[in-house]
Amino acid sequence: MSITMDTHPTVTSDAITFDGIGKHYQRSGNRLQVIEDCSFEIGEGEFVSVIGPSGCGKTTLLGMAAGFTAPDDGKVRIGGEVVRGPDPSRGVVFQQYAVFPWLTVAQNIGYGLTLRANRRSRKQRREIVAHYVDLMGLNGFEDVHPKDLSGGMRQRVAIARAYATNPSVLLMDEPFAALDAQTREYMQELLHTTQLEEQRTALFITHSVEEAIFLSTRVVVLRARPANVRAVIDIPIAFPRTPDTRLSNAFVDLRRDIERLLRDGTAERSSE
Ligand SMILES: Nc1ncnc2c1ncn2[C@@H]1O[C@H](COP(=O)(O)OP(=O)(O)OP(=O)(O)O)[C@@H](O)[C@H]1O
Repeated sequence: MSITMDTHPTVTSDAITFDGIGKHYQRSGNRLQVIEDCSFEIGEGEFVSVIGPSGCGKTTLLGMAAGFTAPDDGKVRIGGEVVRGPDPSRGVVFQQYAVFPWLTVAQNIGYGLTLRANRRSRKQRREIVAHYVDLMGLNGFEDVHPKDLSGGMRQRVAIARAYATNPSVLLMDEPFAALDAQTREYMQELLHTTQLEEQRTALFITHSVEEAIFLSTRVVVLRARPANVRAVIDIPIAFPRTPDTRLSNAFVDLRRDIERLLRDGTAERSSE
């Protein structure tokens, strides 16, 4: 079965908009302008990857959507509301340290459902946890602690935990960067399947052009520091994407085009 979707965003309740964002840091007494006049949006239910040269400010942008960092200029809005601080309605997944080592797999996945903002009854919690254990292929590991899991399985727990609270948006910062190539591809396929089922608004940061294309409806390519948008690329490849998708002409062409944009975006800044 092939599912096609309109890849253009509709800006409604869970859309994320970055509007004229600017941000600087102080470093050794000098002002480091990291982001300048950066604008793009992620439509409701859209999965958008942000890719850009190393150190250009990707994590800083995600931190603004999460409410961890405030912009100097511009506004980040989620569902039309300006982000002013962290909120349990946003699920965040980091590269590492995303699970609690003292809780089991099931307790980790259900953790957010015990907190006031997302509290569910014990029965509902059990059902939700069972759903995500199943979706993430963690059956039989419910009572295991993270130290006894592989890196890939730990990230599956982290992703399940983020989805389980039914967040309005998901913010993921290179969640697969520490995994070996084979596990990484498997995780991309798992996340893609989960996303098709759950249709969350998602912002995904990555260094991997292949990963960005495989997962996304659109890819935002940033310029080197000070970062802003060099291009927004539609990924008009039908869903569901499979391992064979990576071998298709459309995929290979997109990869070449985006790699070229990234190279040009870096060269452009270094010649300024
Ligand atoms: N709190 C801070 N204080 C000073 N400088 C910072 C701070 N946070 C980030 N930076 C600097 O700002 C720049 C952008 O950082 P950021 O982590 O957002 O970039 P990135 O694109 O996610 O990086 P990477 O590609 O390495 O993951 C980097 O040069 C970083 O060293």
